[in-house]
Amino acid sequence: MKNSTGNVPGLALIMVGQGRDSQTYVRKKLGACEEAGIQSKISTLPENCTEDQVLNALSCFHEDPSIHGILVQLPLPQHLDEGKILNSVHLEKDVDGFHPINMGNLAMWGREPLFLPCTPKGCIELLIRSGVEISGKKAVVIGRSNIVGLPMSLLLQRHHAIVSVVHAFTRNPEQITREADIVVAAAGVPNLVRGSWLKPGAVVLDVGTNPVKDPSCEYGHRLIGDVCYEEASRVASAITPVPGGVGPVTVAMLLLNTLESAKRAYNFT
Ligand SMILES: NC(=O)C1=CN([C@@H]2O[C@H](COP(=O)(O)OP(=O)(O)OC[C@H]3O[C@@H](n4cnc5c(N)ncnc54)[C@H](OP(=O)(O)O)[C@@H]3O)[C@@H](O)[C@H]2O)C=CC1
Ligand SMILES: Nc1nc(=O)c2c([nH]1)NC[C@@H]1CN(c3ccc(C(=O)N[C@@H](CCC(=O)O)C(=O)O)cc3)C=[N+]21
Repeated sequence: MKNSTGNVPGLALIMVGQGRDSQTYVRKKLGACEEAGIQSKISTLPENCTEDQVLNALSCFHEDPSIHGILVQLPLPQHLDEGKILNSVHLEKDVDGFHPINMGNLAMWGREPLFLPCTPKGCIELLIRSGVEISGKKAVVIGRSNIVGLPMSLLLQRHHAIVSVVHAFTRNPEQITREADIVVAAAGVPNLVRGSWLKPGAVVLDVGTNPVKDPSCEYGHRLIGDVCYEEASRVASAITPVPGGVGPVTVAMLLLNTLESAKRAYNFT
C-alpha cells in the first residue's frame, strides 16, 4: 500500500513473553498487515524483561519515521507497570487508543480522541454497516475492562444509545440484559449469555474469545465466545459468531488506525 510519493504505512508490535494466545493474535495482526501492504515490525521481549527494556523498545519505534502505529500487546506480566508503559506511547502513534489522554478524550463531550480502541470501533462499524440503529436504543455492555467494556460503553453513548454496564458484581445480569436492543458481551466467560437472557430480535455482538479444550482441533483447543451461539441465534435478529466475528474486524480497525496515522504523518488527509 503506497501513496503517490511511495510512502508505506508502518505498524510496530511489542510483545512481552510467549503466551500462546498473544502469539496467535500477534500472528493474525502481522498476517493482516502483509495482506494489506502495511509494513510491520515486531519487538519480542522475554517474560522477565525490565520496564526499561519495554520503554527502550518504545523509544526505538517512536524515533523510527517508517512506523506510524505502536501496539503493546496486553496483558503485560504482573511485574511491569502497565499504566506507565501505556502512558509512554506517543499519542500520535497510539493506534490502540489506550493512552490515558486518548481514553480521557473519548470520555469527554466536545473532545475527540486521535484514535478509537480497535474492538469498540469495530463493533460500532459492524452495527452501522448492518443497518442497526443505535441512537435511542437500549444497549447492555457485559464487562468494563479498559480495552473493551469501558470504551465500548463510552462509544455507544457517543452514538446516543442508552447504555447499561454489567460486570462481575452485578446481580441479575440476565434481567438487565433482557431489556437490551443491542448486547455486547465482553466478559471472557464462555457461554455466559444464554438464549433466555435476550429480548427477541436483539442484536448481539460477541467479543469473547475463550479457548476450550478440544483434542480434535489443531492446537488441542478451539475458540468459543461469551454467548451460547446455538441458543442465542434462535432469539436474536443478528449475531456475530466466534471465531469469524468481532476478532477479524478488530484487526481490520487496527490497520485502519495505522493507515489514518500514516496519512496524518505525511499530511495526506
Ligand atoms: N475479539 C476481539 O477482538 C477481542 C476479544 N477479547 C476477548 O474478550 C473477552 C474480554 O476481554 P477483556 O475485556 O480483556 O477481559 P477482562 O478480564 O479484562 O475483563 C472482563 C470483564 O468482564 C467482567 N466479568 C467477568 N465475569 C463476569 C460475569 N460472570 N458476569 C458479568 N461480567 C463479568 C469483569 O467484571 P469486573 O470488572 O467486575 O471484574 C470485567 O469487567 C475475553 O474473552 C478476550 O479474549 C478481548 C479483546 C479483543
Ligand atoms: N494491546 C492490545 N490490543 C488488542 O487489541 C488486544 C490485546 N492487546 N490483547 C489481546 C486482545 C485480544 N484481541 C484479539 C484480536 C483478534 C482476534 C481474532 O482475530 N480472532 C479470530 C480467531 C483467532 C484464532 O483463530 O485463534 C476470530 O475471532 O475469528 C481475537 C482477539 C486483541 N487484543
